Amino acid sequence: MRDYKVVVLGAGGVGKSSVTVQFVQGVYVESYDPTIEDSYRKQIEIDGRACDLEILDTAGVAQFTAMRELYIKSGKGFLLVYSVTDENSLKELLALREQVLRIKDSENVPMVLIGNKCDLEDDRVLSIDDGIKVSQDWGLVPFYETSAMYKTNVDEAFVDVVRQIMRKEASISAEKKQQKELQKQNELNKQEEAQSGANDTQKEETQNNRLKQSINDPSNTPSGSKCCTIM
Ligand SMILES: Nc1nc2c(ncn2[C@@H]2O[C@H](COP(=O)(O)OP(=O)(O)OP(=O)(O)O)[C@@H](O)[C@H]2O)c(=O)[nH]1
Repeated sequence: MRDYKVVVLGAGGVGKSSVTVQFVQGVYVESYDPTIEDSYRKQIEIDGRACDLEILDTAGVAQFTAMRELYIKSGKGFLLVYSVTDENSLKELLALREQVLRIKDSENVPMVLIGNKCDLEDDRVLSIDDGIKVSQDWGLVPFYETSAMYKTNVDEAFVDVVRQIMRKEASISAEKKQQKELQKQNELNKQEEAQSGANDTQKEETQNNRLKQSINDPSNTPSGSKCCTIM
């Protein structure tokens, strides 16, 4: 079974814990208790493969975010969560994504963008288009509006990020395999070159020996050219 470490990031109170607990335990947490750090495990099957997910629900509130860099380093995929009722939470995500890309030193990091609390239509200050715009700016990062309360798009968002990790790992291992084969082929070519070089030297030596033999063999001297001295 493969291990997948997924990290849930976002500003305080956007619903990171609620989304995570809804996905892992299928329950909705009504109360708000700022997270310091919570880790969950869940086993799921995706595309016929058993996956062991480790989900890290991180702190959004500033005084608990000191460990963020460590979480990001260890994570393979990221859920970047904002709340559709909080404009600043989307702005905060822009800096968070930059931090993820910087720490991972890559533009190709498995992630999804989540606009949570989509059930709160009356309090909404960010439209679906605002989310789509950010997703496009980020190079079409998959975007989901979710409701942890009603479990809308929650499973879909987690499965999406795990699929991205799977695809990335598959392409890395295919690349490694290709490199290994190339290296093997190069070594074979080198061995063949060395072998054919050795054969050439052997051929040359045999030819030289034959030549020497034929020069030293008196029977090989043409009869008309026998040496004589006329005094
Ligand atoms: N209506 C509604 N409320 C939500 C939803 N998700 C979370 N909430 C509520 O929002 C509040 C904050 O949710 P949390 O899940 O604790 O938020 P968080 O992002 O983990 O917060 P920090 O741990 O401080 O970073 C809680 O009272 C939740 O019940 C949702 O989808 N819809």
